[in-house]
Amino acid sequence: MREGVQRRGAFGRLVRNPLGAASLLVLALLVLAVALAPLLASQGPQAASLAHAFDGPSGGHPLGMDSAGRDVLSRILYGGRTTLGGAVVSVAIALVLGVPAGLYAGYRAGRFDAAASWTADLVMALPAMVVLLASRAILGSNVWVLMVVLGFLVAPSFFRLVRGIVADVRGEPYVDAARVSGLSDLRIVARHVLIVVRGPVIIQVALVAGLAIGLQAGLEFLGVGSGSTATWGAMLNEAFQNIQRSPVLLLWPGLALGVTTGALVLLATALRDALEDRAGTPPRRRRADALVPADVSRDDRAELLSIRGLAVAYARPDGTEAEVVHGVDLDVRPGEIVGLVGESGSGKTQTAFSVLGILPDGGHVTRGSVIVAGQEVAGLPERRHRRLRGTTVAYVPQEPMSNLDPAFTIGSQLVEPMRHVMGLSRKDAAARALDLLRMVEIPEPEQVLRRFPHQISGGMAQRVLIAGAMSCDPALLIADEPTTALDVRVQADVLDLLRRLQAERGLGVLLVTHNLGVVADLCDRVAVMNGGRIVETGPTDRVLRDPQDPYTRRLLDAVLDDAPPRAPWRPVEARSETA
Ligand SMILES: Nc1ncnc2c1ncn2[C@@H]1O[C@H](COP(=O)(O)OP(=O)(O)OP(=O)(O)O)[C@@H](O)[C@H]1O
Repeated sequence: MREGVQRRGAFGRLVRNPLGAASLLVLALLVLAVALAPLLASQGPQAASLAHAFDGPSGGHPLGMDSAGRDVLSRILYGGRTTLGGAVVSVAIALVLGVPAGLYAGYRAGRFDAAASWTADLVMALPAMVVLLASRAILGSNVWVLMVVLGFLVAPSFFRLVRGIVADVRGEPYVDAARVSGLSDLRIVARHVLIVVRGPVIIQVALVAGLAIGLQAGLEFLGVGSGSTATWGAMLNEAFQNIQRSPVLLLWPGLALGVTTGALVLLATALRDALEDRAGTPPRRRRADALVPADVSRDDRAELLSIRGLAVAYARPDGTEAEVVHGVDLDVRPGEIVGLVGESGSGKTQTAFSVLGILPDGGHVTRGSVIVAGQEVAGLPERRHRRLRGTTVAYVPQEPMSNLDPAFTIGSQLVEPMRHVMGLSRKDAAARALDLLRMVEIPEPEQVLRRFPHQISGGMAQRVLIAGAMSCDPALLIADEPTTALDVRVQADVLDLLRRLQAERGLGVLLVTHNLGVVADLCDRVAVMNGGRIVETGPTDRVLRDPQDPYTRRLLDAVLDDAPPRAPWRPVEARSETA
């Protein structure tokens, strides 16, 4: 049901886009005219009367007659059947071969993937025109046969497209979750994978159809076609031979080819925009001053991070906005650890992302003020916000492994940002990277610098990310569930490390978490979030001991500290013996 709504939404966006509407209209008219050729043309495409050769337009023949006295309109319309039909054949064959093979190879990997990728690379390396000329010599000049060969030649483009996308999503947590929940591979592919490849494949269809039409016309123009069938390429060839006598004969097939391939390319562009939801103009970012409410005074605001009345909204496809954070006030002072707690979806991450200026596409700060180290960042242009990231405010993400690039060593991932942001030489940056790894207590730091992310543990990866966050000496650290992905013992080590860094460097820390244990352990103050609002804020001791807001009380009640302890686990045999 939801999918249906999305599909209608994409089509709606396509027809609302002027480019999409115009190209769809042109293609629909072309297909209609070609389908109705027997009704629109006054005679068949091969009916010739030499007496009327090169006649100009007349009542029954609005585009005139060609060199053999055949009706040009009729040949354009019937020729369109072969030209467009040939493109449909090529695309259909390419789809049937390329998409399932790409799905299977991308999802299953292994030997089939290796063999199919090798074959696809080989076919793509062949020059299409030369293969088509050779096929014509072997298989004959029938245009439909050549289009089948072309289908084989372009199938690898679908294969590689689909394989690449599927290989990317194969490792996504939601696909793993579907696997763990017992869904069959076929069902996972149908439900989770096809939807991801659908958009790019549709775009590729439009592009390949244009390519097939161009190649077919090129072959016919070179005189490689059968000559007996009317096609736009064959018409170009004949017109070219009589260019001195009647240049206008080049115009009609040239126009038909140009308009069709142009409409297909424009349709592909509009489809991409519609499927990626780019049709709607994103809401313009307002300047910082426009976002700050008039009554926000700077007197009572913390000097490191001070948020007042922050609201964040996402643009919906229908042009309206969904507000997900509704007027948040929050302060972090230098040397202070503030916990931002709340259940999933309460708006913690959106608040943190607003400070960092990394809200996802479609999300933007609609009102309020966010001051970081004295600078207003709400509505700040990306270029200026980027300068603050790393240097003034740094970020430690939730999932250490997925935040390290598997293709680069730990060393290069630490060194490059320092060279870029701090202007250090490679040697100095490498020395500093080593110091940083020592600072976060990584054993054998020299070796770790040379390792790739898959060669270190999750706990070590999180220490590396903390080292990276500290590399440019930030004043404020935003840590978003920094220990959630780690096991309990490693969690404690990472929390110890954060506490030590904060104490040694006077760092301000905004700790986003849903774990009240972590808050009790680490935070000086806590702000409790629910439904996009801060419902309670205060010193950690006070809030945990004497919560004022009913939501905070519920959150505390949900912690199972007072629950009766479970019986210790014993093996099954031991239990049955007792019984
Ligand atoms: N890209 C997005 N587009 C639209 N809405 C979004 C987007 N990202 C988040 N939201 C919405 O914003 C609200 C707050 O999300 P947020 O990620 O801040 O929650 P959270 O408290 O950090 O939860 P969690 O602990 O699960 O990360 C949610 O209702 C969510 O649906």
